[in-house]
Amino acid sequence: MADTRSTLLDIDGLTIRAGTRDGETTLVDDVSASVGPGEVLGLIGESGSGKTTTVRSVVGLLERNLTVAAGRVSVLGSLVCDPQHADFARIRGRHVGFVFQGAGSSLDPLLRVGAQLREVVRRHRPDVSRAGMPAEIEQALAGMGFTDPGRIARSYPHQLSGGMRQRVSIALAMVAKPELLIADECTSALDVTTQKDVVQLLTKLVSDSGVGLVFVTHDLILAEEICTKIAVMRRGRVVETGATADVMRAPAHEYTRQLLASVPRW
Ligand SMILES: Nc1ncnc2c1ncn2[C@@H]1O[C@H](COP(=O)(O)OP(=O)(O)OP(=O)(O)O)[C@@H](O)[C@H]1O
Repeated sequence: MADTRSTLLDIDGLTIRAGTRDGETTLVDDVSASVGPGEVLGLIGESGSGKTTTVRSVVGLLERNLTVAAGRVSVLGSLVCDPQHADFARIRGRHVGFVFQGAGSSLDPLLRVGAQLREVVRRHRPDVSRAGMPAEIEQALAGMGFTDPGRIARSYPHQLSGGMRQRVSIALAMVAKPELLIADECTSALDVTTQKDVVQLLTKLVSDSGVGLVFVTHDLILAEEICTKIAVMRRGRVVETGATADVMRAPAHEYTRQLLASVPRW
């Protein structure tokens, strides 16, 4: 178990099972991982390895047929979540931001970007006055690399490109000033150049704000760029974990070696 005083997220022996027509199956098997302030944990693995199921349990978004069979997830030390009975409404949004794959395309199409940001600030930031709202929104958009935040705030989602929408969805998560951000394949739907831009912005965000980040990806190159440590998942289990540079340089597990070998430059 990690030191809770400096740990934003502590996943300890998490096991998640699914009830299916064919019986019970284990999707996440005894997974442990932790994230501290300014750390970026990469959850890496091929499709179906259990990455999404793991992070969705942190914010109480498991599907109905899934149950936490063992283990524990705690967020911010004192806010301990028993994933079965946690007060997720208290932590989701305010303390833990969540950006998922294609989040940019699930923005409210009928609301201008500024109105969507205002709604989040109203719900989660009692410290922001009415008068301070416009500056807060501009700051959130500028933080995601928009040089013309006023225009973006006045735009409807369909007036923006896919990459811009994805950056807006990260701004929506970050404007609540969460201590922890979970980004689940948040760049997968973007072209390679835009992916790099978003990863650079996330890297800056982490170093400027000290937020902890869980970066879920199957892309080792992106992971190497942004993650301070990585946990490699296969068939629901963490097969290898360590500082990114160490794992990349000297992978201990055969599966990690195979993943690295499948990347052209390796
Ligand atoms: N509600 C569910 N009921 C049954 N099986 C599920 C359910 N949700 C996910 N699974 C299965 O659990 C396994 C892990 O899925 P998960 O989405 O967590 O993997 P992943 O590593 O995030 O993959 P991807 O990158 O494709 O999203 C997969 O085999 C998936 O089919």
